[in-house]
Amino acid sequence: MKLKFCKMHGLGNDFMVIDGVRQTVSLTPERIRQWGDRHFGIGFDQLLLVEAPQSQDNDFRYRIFNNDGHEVEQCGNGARCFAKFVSDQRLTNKQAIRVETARGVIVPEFHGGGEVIVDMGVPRLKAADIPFTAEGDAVVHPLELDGRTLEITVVSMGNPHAVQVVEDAEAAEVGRIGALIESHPRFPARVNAGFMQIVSRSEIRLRVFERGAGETLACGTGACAAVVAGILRGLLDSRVRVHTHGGDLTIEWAGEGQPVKMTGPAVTVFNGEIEA
Ligand SMILES: N[C@H](CCC[C@H](N)C(=O)O)C(=O)O
Repeated sequence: MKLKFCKMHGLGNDFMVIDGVRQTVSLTPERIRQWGDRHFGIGFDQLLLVEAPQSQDNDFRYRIFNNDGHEVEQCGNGARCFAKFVSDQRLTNKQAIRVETARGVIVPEFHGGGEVIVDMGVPRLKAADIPFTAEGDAVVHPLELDGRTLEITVVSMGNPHAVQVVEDAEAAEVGRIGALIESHPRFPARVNAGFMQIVSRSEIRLRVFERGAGETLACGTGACAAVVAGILRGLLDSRVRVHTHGGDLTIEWAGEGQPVKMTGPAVTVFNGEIEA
């Protein structure tokens, strides 16, 4: 059977997007890993599945799978591509849509053109909600790793993030240290590791070693988590330009209990089909 898909990216963080509303698709971790392989398959950081909502209050359900085959709770760059996809595919004629994820509803707004604005929901900051094993809920936690003590801020955007401030993002050992943080025993569900350089109170450089995918060119939830962490640490104002290897995002957060707003591009590369 032929399965239609769309290859998309948000700042080089790339996706296989599947319409699971008008198609029936069975996904296994093995099949996701096979399709995600950049030599033997289609190649992507994550697979995004569009489904009908579980509640009639919402427009869609959004499921996300890392290229290691594991299903995860949230993907920010993917949310912008999701919004563009359902509009381009005429699955909706709304500009703002309510999208169910594993950890709550997000609201992407797509007005045509390149930019998509997404209400990414309220970040969770308690260690237990990340989940992260810690004494209490400090803004900065010590993390013993690689013979030294890192200072991390933990944030959940639905998915878990550990953010540290570095002098120079380009010089950071993202591959080696990121992998050690990702699988650190104090993160029972593993974690995305952010390396944030403060350029000014309204500008950062960010690299992210993603859980289940390694370093990507950009990470939308990682950008949200980094700005939240920087604001909590008193280093950033409420609207921040985030420079990633794949390009720039604008992230806004008015403080605890408030949602994070992300603005950035979504690009369709090609439509394809594959034997499934
Ligand atoms: N690797 C992430 C999922 C994808 C997030 C990222 N691609 C984004 O844009 O937010 C995780 O395991 O939580």
